[in-house]
Amino acid sequence: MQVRELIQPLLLHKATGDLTTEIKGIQLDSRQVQRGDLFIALRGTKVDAHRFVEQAVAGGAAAVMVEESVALPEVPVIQVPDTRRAMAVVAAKFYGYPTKELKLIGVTGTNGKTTTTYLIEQLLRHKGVSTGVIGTIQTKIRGKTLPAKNTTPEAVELQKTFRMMRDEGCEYSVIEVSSHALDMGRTRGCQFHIGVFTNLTQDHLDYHGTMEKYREAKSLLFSQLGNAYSGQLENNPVAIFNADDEASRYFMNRTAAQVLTYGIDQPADVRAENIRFFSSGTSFTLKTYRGEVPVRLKLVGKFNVYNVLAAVSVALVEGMDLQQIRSGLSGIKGVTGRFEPVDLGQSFSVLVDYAHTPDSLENVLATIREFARGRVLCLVGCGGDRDRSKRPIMADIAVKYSDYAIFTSDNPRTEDPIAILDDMLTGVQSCPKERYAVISDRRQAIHEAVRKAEPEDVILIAGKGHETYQEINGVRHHFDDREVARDAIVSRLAK
Ligand SMILES: CC(=O)N[C@H]1[C@@H](OP(=O)(O)OP(=O)(O)OC[C@H]2O[C@@H](n3ccc(=O)[nH]c3=O)[C@H](O)[C@@H]2O)O[C@H](CO)[C@@H](O)[C@@H]1O[C@H](C)C(=O)N[C@@H](C)C(=O)N[C@H](CCC(=O)O)C(=O)O
Ligand SMILES: Nc1ncnc2c1ncn2[C@@H]1O[C@H](COP(=O)(O)OP(=O)(O)OP(=O)(O)O)[C@@H](O)[C@H]1O
Ligand SMILES: N[C@H](CCC[C@H](N)C(=O)O)C(=O)O
Ligand SMILES: [Mg+2]
Repeated sequence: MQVRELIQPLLLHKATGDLTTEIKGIQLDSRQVQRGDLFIALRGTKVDAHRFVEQAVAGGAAAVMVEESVALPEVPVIQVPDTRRAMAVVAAKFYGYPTKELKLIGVTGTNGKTTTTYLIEQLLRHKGVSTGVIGTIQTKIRGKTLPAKNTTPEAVELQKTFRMMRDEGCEYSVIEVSSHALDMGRTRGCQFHIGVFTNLTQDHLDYHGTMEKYREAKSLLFSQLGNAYSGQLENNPVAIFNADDEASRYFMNRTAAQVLTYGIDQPADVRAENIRFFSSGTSFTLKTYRGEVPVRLKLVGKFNVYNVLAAVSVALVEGMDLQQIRSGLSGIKGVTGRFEPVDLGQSFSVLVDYAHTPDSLENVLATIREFARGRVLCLVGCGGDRDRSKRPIMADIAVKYSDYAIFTSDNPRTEDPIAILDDMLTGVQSCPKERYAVISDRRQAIHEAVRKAEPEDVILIAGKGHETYQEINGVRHHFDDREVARDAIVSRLAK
């Protein structure tokens, strides 16, 4: 595409150079530039990419987009007031507005996004349609998987991925929409068909500052939905809310879309009644505006009933009937690294879970408590360079819901692991010392938990779930809780 065509939708811009120059791709990282790319300079949290425009041109960039005027006579220079905002506009244009050709479903909320997107994908597959997924674990396009750096990628990668999904024949795309992404405008230029809200509890206060600002960022998914200006009304947009979460009302007031609610405790359009929890699954009566049906799931915990109700709401909007939904749900599988057992036939249970927020840890421990015949041992840490204020709260929840807690490192990133543990310990000052231990090395901590376990005990290894690395001092080392737990069980069984 020629530069002039690419920048045609941009209202405010100054362009110099030969605007008939062909653009073959868009790149935000000067180190990754390929011949023919448009390089867009963003002001990041660590560096300002305006420093790299010359490097980008030397690397083959055919044009640059900047906020500051730069003298680069050899290539077209597009100067805009806000490169981040302009990026979303040109990315959508470059890839031919792929979200107009897809049914795009966005899931936001503090916890349950990955799980809910996977449930939606499985239900839609049961309907017989092809669905791509973008989120924390990976990007899935039909049989292919691509690694994920962020839960929600930047606008350029998002639009490129949507185009790939269309090329591969996907009809739907289900994506996790993080609050960071909404705040940074990564999903600008996307035409959503459905927005789903899971829940809002404390996380990411390092980034947003207050819960009000965090909620406001999340609300952007819904305020952008059903907006006639963006042509979305033709798309019959629907916003799906958790009736049991008080933030839903706030979001509801901000959307022009049609609204559907799901819930357990409050009145809702899609509800679960007569819920029965078993150690191997859950059953309930699914009551909807299209009738009711009994349901059996292999997933455990009330929190997963919410995730299922959110996914069922999407399935209903997409025209699936209750019998189809019921049979789809009976085959549903859990998500890797979420409540995942490590079972080598030992006499105690080991569960690896991605709980890394106060609310998710509380939910998962409460669920384990309900079924554990022996003691509950909880191993948990908190990530570095992230919300510090959740650390003492998570430590307090760990000792409250378990018989014994081991505080250890998660991903310390650039922080001192001991300082993170000290923050956690401020939450358990009044707790007797024999109720917990501090073992900074995660491998040692897992081995200690396994050594300590008695028959019927349940060990929860929380925080890292599917992750296959541990980031220490900015370096990612291979680390997989499931592998380490397996090694620990093997060495214990050998004794
Ligand atoms: C705070 C934040 O979100 N940072 C994101 C941001 O990085 P940054 O602003 O620090 O970038 P930077 O290093 O200052 O660089 C600025 C620009 O210079 C460019 N650059 C840099 C160096 C160079 O030599 N040449 C060059 O061109 C970079 O490509 C970039 O465009 O832009 C990067 C590239 O798009 C993102 O990967 C990065 O996410 C980091 C990894 C991150 O950890 N983000 C977290 C907070 C996040 O977004 N999390 C949410 C999930 C939360 C949840 O669900 O729990 C997510 O959606 O992933
Ligand atoms: N609906 C829910 N409410 C509360 N906790 C939940 C819910 N669903 C899952 N969890 C807990 O949160 C953990 C993370 O779940 P999931 O990966 O689905 O969330 P996420 O929102 O995608 O997280 P992230 O923000 O890291 O992408 C799970 O391992 C489980 O412990
Ligand atoms: N998407 C989450 C992942 C947290 C995972 C946890 N293991 C950690 O490193 O804190 C975040 O960026 O806050
Ligand atoms: Mg996720």
